[in-house]
Amino acid sequence: MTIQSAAILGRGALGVMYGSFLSPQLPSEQTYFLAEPHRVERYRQERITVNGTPANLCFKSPKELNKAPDLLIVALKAPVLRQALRLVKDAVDQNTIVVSVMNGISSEDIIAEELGLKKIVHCVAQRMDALFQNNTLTYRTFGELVIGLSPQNRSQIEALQDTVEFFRRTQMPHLVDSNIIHRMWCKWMLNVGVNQTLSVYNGCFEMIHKPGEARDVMIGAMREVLKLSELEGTGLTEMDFKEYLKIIDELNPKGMPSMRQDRLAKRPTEVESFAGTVIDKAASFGLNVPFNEKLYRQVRQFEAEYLK
Ligand SMILES: NC(=O)C1=CN([C@@H]2O[C@H](COP(=O)(O)OP(=O)(O)OC[C@H]3O[C@@H](n4cnc5c(N)ncnc54)[C@H](OP(=O)(O)O)[C@@H]3O)[C@@H](O)[C@H]2O)C=CC1
Ligand SMILES: CC(C)(CO)C(=O)C(=O)O
Repeated sequence: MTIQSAAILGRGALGVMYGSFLSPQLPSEQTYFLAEPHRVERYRQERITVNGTPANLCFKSPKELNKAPDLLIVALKAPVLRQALRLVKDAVDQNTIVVSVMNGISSEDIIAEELGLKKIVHCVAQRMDALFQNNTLTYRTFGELVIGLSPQNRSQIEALQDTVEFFRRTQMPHLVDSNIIHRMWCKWMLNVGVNQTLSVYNGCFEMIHKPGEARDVMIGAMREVLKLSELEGTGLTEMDFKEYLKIIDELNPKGMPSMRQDRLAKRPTEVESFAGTVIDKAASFGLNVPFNEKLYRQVRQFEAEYLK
């Protein structure tokens, strides 16, 4: 199948970054944001800029589609994922290929469960520094999408090939990884460290670039994921740790992770996908994860101050 239409779920930092990138590459209205009618109505009133330039984006509700999208890009935050999927379930069909750019290691399973779709290509969105505030998207680095098939999805080779062909045609920066679960754990290790630490310490990337308490906490939390990986057999090594620390050190010093953007916007965070999951998995192995336990409590505490 040649992918000719792309729907995006989630009009935030990554959704707008990919939506504004793909819109000029596909025929008019074949790149669109999919959402329930009240959101679409609001989105049509709002003006969005991308690195200072007004973006020309298209929005559609499920009832406005005459055909299911060939590709669905999921760019939501974890706390709203299930609810948002349920609202657009009828808009997709068994031919729709799904790529989730979400952080964490479980969005693909939740999507498969909620939408009942089989063509799921696992994905890791990395190296970008997208910041979305007041309908203004800025980024210095676009990053790349790493895609692959999980062991359970190996039979979906055609979906992977179609996605690669689409990414080549649209010049989307991408890589194919034959061990995508390992890659997801690498990115998860990064997010468990950097996202949680900078939301708790309320800082930009420059804060964890320099030696000090925040960097030590970030490294402590990442090392707990490394230990967990040994126990789960997902293959993280000291070399992966060093490679992902280097990625962190190259992030725009003035940028900030999505989880700190949540704190500033007073939104529920993805802490359950990070420390929450680390703590649950660690308990099943009898592993102590003090850095993640403390970060979990601290995130829950600041969330409690604005989520009543
Ligand atoms: N930001 C980054 O640099 C990176 C983020 N990620 C990951 O990508 C994912 C998305 O992150 P990000 O783009 O930052 O998230 P944002 O919070 O910026 O965007 C998510 C969007 O989802 C929309 N939304 C909320 N509820 C619903 C709903 N029920 N239906 C449809 N849309 C809804 C919100 O729009 P509204 O409420 O206005 O309608 C919001 O703007 C996360 O998992 C994140 O961890 C990964 C790599 C980098
Ligand atoms: C840390 C970062 C920016 C890496 O791309 C990220 O994944 C996030 O903000 O959620």
